[in-house]
Amino acid sequence: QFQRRAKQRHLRNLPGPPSTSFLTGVAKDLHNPHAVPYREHVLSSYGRVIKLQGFLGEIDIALSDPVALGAIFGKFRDVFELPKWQSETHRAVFGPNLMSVSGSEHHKQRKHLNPIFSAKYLREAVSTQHGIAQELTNVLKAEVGQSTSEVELSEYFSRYSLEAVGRTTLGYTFGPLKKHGTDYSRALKEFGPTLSHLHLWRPLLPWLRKTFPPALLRFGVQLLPMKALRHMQWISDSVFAMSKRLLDEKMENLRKDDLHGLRENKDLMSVLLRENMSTEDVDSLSEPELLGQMSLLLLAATDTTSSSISRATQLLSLHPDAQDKLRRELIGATTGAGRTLLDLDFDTLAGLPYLDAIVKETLRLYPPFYLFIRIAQEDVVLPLGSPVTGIDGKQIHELFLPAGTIVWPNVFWVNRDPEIWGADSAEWKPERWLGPLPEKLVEAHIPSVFAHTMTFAAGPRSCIGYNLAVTEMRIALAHLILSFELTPSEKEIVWKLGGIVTPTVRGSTARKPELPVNVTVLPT
Ligand code: HEM
Repeated sequence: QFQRRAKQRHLRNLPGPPSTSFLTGVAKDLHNPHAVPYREHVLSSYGRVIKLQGFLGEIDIALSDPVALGAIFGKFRDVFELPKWQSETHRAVFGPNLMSVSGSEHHKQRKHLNPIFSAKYLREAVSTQHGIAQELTNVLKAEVGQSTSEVELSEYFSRYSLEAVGRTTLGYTFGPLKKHGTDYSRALKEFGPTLSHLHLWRPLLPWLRKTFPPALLRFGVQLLPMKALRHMQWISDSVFAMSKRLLDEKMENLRKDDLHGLRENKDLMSVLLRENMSTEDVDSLSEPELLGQMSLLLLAATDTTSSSISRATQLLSLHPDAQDKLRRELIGATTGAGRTLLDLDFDTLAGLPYLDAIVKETLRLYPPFYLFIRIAQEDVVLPLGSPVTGIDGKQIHELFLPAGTIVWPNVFWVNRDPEIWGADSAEWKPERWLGPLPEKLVEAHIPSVFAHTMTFAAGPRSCIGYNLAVTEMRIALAHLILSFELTPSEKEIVWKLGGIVTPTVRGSTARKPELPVNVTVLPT
């Protein structure tokens, strides 16, 4: 670490926010539930390469230079990885999964999982998702009744997203949306909040796991006076028990299926298991790896998607013109064309220009993750697309990062840099997606899997479920806007930071996300 600090000396010359603590730099200002305004200020005020002082003088970099990011997710894709403490947390709680492995192990797991998230299988998942969205609108209609009512929508979106990923990926239901939830979902939901209590201890995990056998660590957890740690053990045990039960049932069903020549289990995990069972590949996924993926998929899919549906809903309630325009498009595609919403398949939904524009614009301007994390595993020199002016006034044309330096791809600013997106980049303007995109955006070659943005990251660890998330958003918004008129509640919504940003009411002490919106049922 001392060597790295010495090698990082030149990074002190980069622009960045002043440190507020000798011990923690700006880490506490950036990573706390109320950090959204500070983050937005810092990530948009210091240019494309920002120095962030971390613990005891360590320097992290927030990066939005497209050329440097292109190198991180392209030429240096094997150099920039997840920090060990992050992958070890995933492994310790859920077993081996995509987020707990790196290098060739990660490559092997992605090779097996990528195909099940392809459009081919997602096409089949659309009717399941329509069914859940229809259930959602029915529950809301019953709650709203005849007049306009203020409804807390965030909890419903969370149930919708969990149910959608549960049914499409695992073929598992968490119950009717009206009264949703099982121990499985509770354990998964408590992972994030429990982890935040253990944040400071996480860097010790790689060492602990290397030094002590698992049984001894387990015993130690029971002895230590740390409630959060014991709770994490409970989460891990509950998720494991449920995933194991589900996996065993699936294997049994698949065997029966094959005996009777049926191919009924269309959920993505059954597709994966079928492939896994029929392959001679020595690389096929082991049982612990399959169990690990099941938990990860539910975890990665739920809060992210429901946060994005919440954001789009809030924006539509604040922009009645956009809401009307979307409703007109949807009426044209359904009753106007002699169809119902349920007839709109994957491709028809994707081909509705204004719906698509609303989803893209929401995910561009308000990504659930403003930052994500990578660590340089060896010394590296990154090229820069435009030079940075150092504190000493000199121009910096490339960036030397010593091994161990943490880089935070600055999703927030890549997605709204006015030099790339235009002077109106900070406005929510779905129309920008309806015509040709700005030349500067196309020429910037932002590394991306979706709409020139970094909302779903990029490179080998980009979001595997982005197509599913976008489809879920399209379906939820289509059903909501055709059934209801949405107007803003009197209560002020502020967005708070957990791992991702989530809505809450100003002044509220609730620990769960909250999105009150005034809802009126439209005549059918
Ligand atoms: C709007 C919704 C979503 C957003 C914004 C989002 C964003 C992201 C981002 C930024 C990453 C990279 C994280 C990192 O490397 O640190 C990621 C990874 C991942 N996401 Fe998503 N995600 C969403 C929905 C989903 C869904 C629906 C699924 C699955 C059904 C999913 C599964 C995953 C998995 C498994 C990874 C890890 C990939 C790997 O390491 O190879 N995500 N996501």
